[in-house]
Amino acid sequence: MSEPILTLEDVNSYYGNSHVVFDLDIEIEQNEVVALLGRNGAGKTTTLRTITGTVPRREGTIEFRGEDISSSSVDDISKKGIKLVPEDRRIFPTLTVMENLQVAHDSAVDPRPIEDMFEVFPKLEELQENKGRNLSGGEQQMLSVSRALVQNPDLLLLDEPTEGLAPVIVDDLRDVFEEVVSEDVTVLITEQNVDFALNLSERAYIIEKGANAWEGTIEELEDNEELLEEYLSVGGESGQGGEPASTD
Ligand SMILES: Nc1ncnc2c1ncn2[C@@H]1O[C@H](COP(=O)(O)OP(=O)(O)OP(=O)(O)O)[C@@H](O)[C@H]1O
Repeated sequence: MSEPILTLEDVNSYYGNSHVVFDLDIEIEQNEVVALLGRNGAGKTTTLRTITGTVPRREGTIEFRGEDISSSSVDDISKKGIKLVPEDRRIFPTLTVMENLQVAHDSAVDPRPIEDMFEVFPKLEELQENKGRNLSGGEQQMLSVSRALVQNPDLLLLDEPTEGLAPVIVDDLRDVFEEVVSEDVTVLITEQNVDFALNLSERAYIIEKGANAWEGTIEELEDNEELLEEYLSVGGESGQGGEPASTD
């Protein structure tokens, strides 16, 4: 077993007086791909924001590579190699694809060559002169992920990467992500699209009302219909790649 890269122990976080994350424990090993699952409002996004320091944890400990980062600034945590790809895909709409990548590249401590991103996302090479605002949702997502990857993170936090994307695009993204996770990077991914998350991950945590509800391997989760129904609203028959609801 390798060393844990990230450990959350008894972590609590709040928005003002509103207590959202309760005594949360998470442990992720180097190069693991772990899913963080739970219903809408369970606290997945808040957990990722707590790890990056944007929502300060009030009690408990967060360690990254054995170092206590519980009180570190957002900037320091980012410099240590934790990158979040937020749900709302923060890209610069008026900059081209290349410029978007360049900005991310130039602000990193130890970036990868931009050309490496074009190997993972050949579509982005074709689109490199296009402005961010003219990209489709899926293309914006690829750009958002490659902006994080070009910074050479040790830990990549992906917040609902398939949110709002058409099923065909989700398929493309799945192929690309399989390549991404085979790179030398550790990933924590939240998803409403449980199939997508299960496909990529080795292990999962389920949270409910901001607290640990279950943890185990993907095989254990897939075999546990009750769990899927109870916490993830996935019935045995549903959510398994059926026809999309009318999108056109
Ligand atoms: N900025 C905020 N201020 C106050 N409360 C918030 C804020 N953002 C989220 N919350 C509340 O915190 C709880 C957890 O929300 P969070 O977004 O972390 O859940 P989630 O599991 O990521 O859900 P979703 O899948 O809908 O994104 C919810 O009750 C939500 O209403």
